[in-house]
Amino acid sequence: MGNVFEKLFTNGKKEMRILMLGLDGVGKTTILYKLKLEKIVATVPMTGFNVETREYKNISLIVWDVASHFIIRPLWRHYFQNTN
Ligand SMILES: Nc1nc2c(ncn2[C@@H]2O[C@H](COP(=O)(O)OP(=O)(O)OP(=O)(O)O)[C@@H](O)[C@H]2O)c(=O)[nH]1
Ligand SMILES: [Mg+2]
Repeated sequence: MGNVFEKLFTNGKKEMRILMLGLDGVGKTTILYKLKLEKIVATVPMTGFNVETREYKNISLIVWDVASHFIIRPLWRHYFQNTN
């Protein structure tokens, strides 16, 4: 994650997308809404995805939070096509 933010602040891009994938209940949705709303919100295990945008100076940070139940994991590959 450190490298992502380093890139964000040094390469001059105006839009950056972050994809969060991880095992169930590790705190992805909590991080997403802490970033967006600057507070901790109650969450429920997900089956879909959430996308939120956070503006910071001239940067638009678009964060994807994807459900992680093992039945859904085969779909992850569709989210990270063309990512780096
Ligand atoms: N103690 C502790 N609990 C946390 C932390 N982050 C999240 N939680 C709690 O862990 C539970 C799951 O958090 P979520 O953010 O829903 O986890 P998730 O990774 O989005 O889960 P899925 O949507 O099922 O993939 C919630 O009850 C959170 O309040 C943390 O840093 N510390
Ligand atoms: Mg979640």
